[in-house]
Amino acid sequence: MAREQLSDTTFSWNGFTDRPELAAALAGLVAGRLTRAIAERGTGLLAVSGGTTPAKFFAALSQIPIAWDKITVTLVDERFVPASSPRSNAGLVAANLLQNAAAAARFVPLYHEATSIETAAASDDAALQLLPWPLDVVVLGMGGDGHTASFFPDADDLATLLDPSSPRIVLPVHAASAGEPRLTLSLARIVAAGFIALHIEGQEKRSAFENAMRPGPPRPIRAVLEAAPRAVEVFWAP
Ligand SMILES: O=C(O)[C@H](O)[C@@H](O)[C@H](O)[C@H](O)COP(=O)(O)O
Repeated sequence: MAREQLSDTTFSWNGFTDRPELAAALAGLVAGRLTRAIAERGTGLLAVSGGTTPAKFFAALSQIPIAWDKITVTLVDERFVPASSPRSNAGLVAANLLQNAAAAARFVPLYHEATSIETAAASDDAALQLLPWPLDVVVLGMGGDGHTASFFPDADDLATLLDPSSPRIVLPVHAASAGEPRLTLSLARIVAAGFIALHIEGQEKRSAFENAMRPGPPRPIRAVLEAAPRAVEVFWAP
């Protein structure tokens, strides 16, 4: 696939003619990476994003017969809502990814009842220490404002969220544009993944991505690509 460089940020651009083709290709690559992880270390750790983009990819991945009983799935980020909420990323993953063959995977959510998002993030941080880090695969999405994970440009403490040396696993996010308070994996944990995919669809997202890569005010997605020790694989379809 085409490897492109805009400014000092390197990424690999994987363009597809349609969304089902992208879903099948990305699912095959992720399944292959997870299978390799199991062969190398007996387990695999996958973090996925929510939103409206990934459903077809999740459905395709759920049907691939790998050793899902050796895979742990968690979230890149989560809205501070219970799994029963239509806004829940855990609910999206349960309904679309943890089905078929992938139903055998272990799922570790980020949301649980807590008195505050800060308390929830702190207890997540302790609980997720036990996962088999680093991530083998992370699949990111991106908003039209250039946010990824819950690194929103208007987040209260964006510098902390984007700190590549943060010791945190999970951080709380307050951002007016985010809707609810959020829980997000730290940039440090995301960029340590063995395979980093960015899944975007539609011309608007492509333009937003290209604009974010150009010199100018840094957008969160660009901060992630610049912090990544390896080229991020961008998957796009019209
Ligand atoms: O909780 C979330 O919303 C996601 O994790 C977020 O980072 C998402 O990837 C982007 O907002 C794109 O969302 P869409 O796929 O809905 O455009």
